[in-house]
Amino acid sequence: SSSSAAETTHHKVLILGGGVTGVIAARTLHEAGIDDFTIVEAREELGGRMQTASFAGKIIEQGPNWIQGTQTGDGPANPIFVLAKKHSIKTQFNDWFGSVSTYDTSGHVDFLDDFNNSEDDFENLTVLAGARVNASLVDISGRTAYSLVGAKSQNPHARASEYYQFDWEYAQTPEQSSAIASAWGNNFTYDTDQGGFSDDNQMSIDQRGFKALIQLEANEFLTSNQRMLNSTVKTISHSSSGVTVTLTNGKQLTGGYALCTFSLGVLQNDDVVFKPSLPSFKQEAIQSMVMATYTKIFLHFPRKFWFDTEVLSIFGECLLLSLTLFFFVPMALYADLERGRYPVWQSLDHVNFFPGSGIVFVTVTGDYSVRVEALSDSEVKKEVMQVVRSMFRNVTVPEPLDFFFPRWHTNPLFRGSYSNWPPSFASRHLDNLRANVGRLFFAGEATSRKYFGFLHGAYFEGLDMATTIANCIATSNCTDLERFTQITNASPYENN
Ligand SMILES: Cc1cc2nc3c(=O)[nH]c(=O)nc-3n(C[C@H](O)[C@H](O)[C@H](O)COP(=O)(O)OP(=O)(O)OC[C@H]3O[C@@H](n4cnc5c(N)ncnc54)[C@H](O)[C@@H]3O)c2cc1C
Repeated sequence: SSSSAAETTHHKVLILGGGVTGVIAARTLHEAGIDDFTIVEAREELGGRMQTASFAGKIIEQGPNWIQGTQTGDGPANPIFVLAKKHSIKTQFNDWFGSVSTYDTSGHVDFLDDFNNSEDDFENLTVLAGARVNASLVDISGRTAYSLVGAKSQNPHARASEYYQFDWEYAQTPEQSSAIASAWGNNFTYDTDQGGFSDDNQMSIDQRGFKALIQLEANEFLTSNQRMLNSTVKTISHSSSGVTVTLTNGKQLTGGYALCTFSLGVLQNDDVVFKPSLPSFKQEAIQSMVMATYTKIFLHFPRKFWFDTEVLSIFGECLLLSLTLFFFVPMALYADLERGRYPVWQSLDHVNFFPGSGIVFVTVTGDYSVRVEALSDSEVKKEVMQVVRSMFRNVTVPEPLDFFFPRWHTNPLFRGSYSNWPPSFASRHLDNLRANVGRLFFAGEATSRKYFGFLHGAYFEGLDMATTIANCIATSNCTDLERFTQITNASPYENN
């Protein structure tokens, strides 16, 4: 690389964004013998959406928290699981489906029958979706698929249970989501018969933060002049011979190639300006996928009064049973009359996580996340506390000592949490989302056909796209990745 008076620095490859995709792309180039690259990252640290906060004396996760799917026997391993083991990230098994306490507006109510039915309903949805793919039938929404398998979720208990199965993962409703891609999202990660890793989830409770796994990995190979932190990209000029990037501080960088790993939300919202503007096939792909939002709302109470403690008092005499429940019930599901209103609760004040911490968090998603982000903290806190008091109506619920939630949707470096695949997003749109435009390449969780939305999707895309770029450099010959200039299936009126 060289520096001129005009402050232009040249590299073989510019990696735009220092999240999991960017770091793994950098490692891949390094392993291919290409070290003339730099990561350009707006934030003060690497990790991207892997972000912590200090809350109630603990390091908590604002973004990703779970390794979703680990490994079964010596079958395929989730690469995030592999990194977590390599860097001794402290994780705990988190049982999402075997141990849930259920509540509604009248307090603790057992609706585990609905909960268990909703697991079967989702399973049936994935089977229907798989059969449709095999028969080359058009995609349908998750809602249509649910209806076709006879799952109508006609009351708050059933709707909350469905939410836990569906929205809590995809961060959007069944109406807003592709049935086929939702089935893929589940199967390729969790179902070993479909090449998935395993059906369990490991939750990071590492007090260095979950992000330590990617930051420690970066420290193994990345030199200080291969990372530019606190550097926000404003424009990306691209051509068939190279890429020029301008930062908000006026500095210019040129690259023989560039890999843009900014989130789908960033690409959708013109936070970065492309010159010339991206071709229409690319713009259609970017605007056809959805950047969904997943919001964890944290509360810190002076003492614990919830879930397992409540169960303890019910079973006060039966010590063995109560100890078992104490150990295994970190999750709660609340069924409001309004679907998606403060539904999924998790206690971190649990023997497996942060015992004695007084921390609990509730998750909202999709349109509800957008709604709460527009409210003030105190307005949201008031609503949440109203729900807590209706869940625990026999308990004197204290005011929380602390309250916090991140605003991913309005954050200009992310504009949401992770991507979701709507029913109108065709498989060829995904090819177009991945396609390069001249010397400018794209990668991120959203470009992963199998693992969109996941950390391991980001990992595999960083690996794959950097391998493609390394091959371009090695052979001095780069063929365009597959793209479809038009994606068709509409029939003119007069043909019907
Ligand atoms: C709330 C939440 C919960 C999640 N839960 C899980 C989970 O439990 N398990 C799981 O597997 N996945 C989860 N995910 C998804 C996971 O976090 C993502 O799939 C993954 O982190 C995406 O990595 P990436 O490198 O593709 O993108 P990013 O991490 O977004 O990296 C892109 C980088 O680009 C930078 N950037 C953006 N704009 C600019 C600019 N103009 N100039 C310079 N830099 C810029 C950003 O700061 C960022 O560092 C969750 C995400 C969120 C937000």
